[in-house]
Amino acid sequence: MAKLSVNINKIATLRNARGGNEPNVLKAAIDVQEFGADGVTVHPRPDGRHIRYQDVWDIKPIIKTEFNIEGYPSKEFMDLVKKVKPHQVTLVPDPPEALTSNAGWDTIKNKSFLQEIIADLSDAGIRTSIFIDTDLNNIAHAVKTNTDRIELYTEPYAVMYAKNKETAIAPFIAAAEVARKVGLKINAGHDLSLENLKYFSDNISFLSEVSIGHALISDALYFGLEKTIKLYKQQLIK
Ligand SMILES: CC(=O)[C@@H](O)[C@H](O)COP(=O)(O)O
Ligand SMILES: NCC(=O)COP(=O)(O)O
Repeated sequence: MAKLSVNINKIATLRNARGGNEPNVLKAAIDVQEFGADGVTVHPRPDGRHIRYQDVWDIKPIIKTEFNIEGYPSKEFMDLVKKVKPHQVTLVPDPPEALTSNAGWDTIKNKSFLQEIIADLSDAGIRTSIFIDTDLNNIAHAVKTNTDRIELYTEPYAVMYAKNKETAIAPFIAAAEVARKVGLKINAGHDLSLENLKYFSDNISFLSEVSIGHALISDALYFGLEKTIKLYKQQLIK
């Protein structure tokens, strides 16, 4: 069964709206683990609009499961993660002004850049994952970066799922098969939800982890955080 890492960016978005400490991001990180999440994901962005670098430092000591930090490997980001040493760093190609992650790496063009960054993270004892779309050439070349895992960028799946779920999942099945053949472990994330998660998980063999934030935190407004996490975990049971 794939692990569920809860992305708590949106808790920080709400906190930052008023400048105080409500809701408390640290308490959320403790609680999601208490409620059954297998990990905590954060994505500190350069403008600090949700998770800030200080949050990352604060969260690190309360992690009992797995800590996954996502981001573009700028100098600041690399300095942070090499000191914090999370279990996993997920590299995303987002430009600083990106509203949210909206594309995966071109692993052919960025091969030597990713090789250097990944070697640096591996030397620091950190597992690596790279955010990637379903282009089979990119997936086949991902292995040359020496990354441990890929994270399949699932927004296109989520968008197409509403129209035709078989069409939506087909490129992900093909991508996962190539990844498995070249020996890469598979994570997935972006816009996964209670509606589309089960079909994804049922159809993608060897899925190691999903990271989910926006939809999960939105659902928690209606169901509460504890029940919501249990509902998401249920979708992952095969
Ligand atoms: C890589 C990825 O898909 C996530 O980081 C996601 O984009 C969440 O980031 P935001 O919460 O900033 O939208
Ligand atoms: N890596 C994806 C992630 O952490 C959460 O993405 P989303 O569920 O907020 O779209």
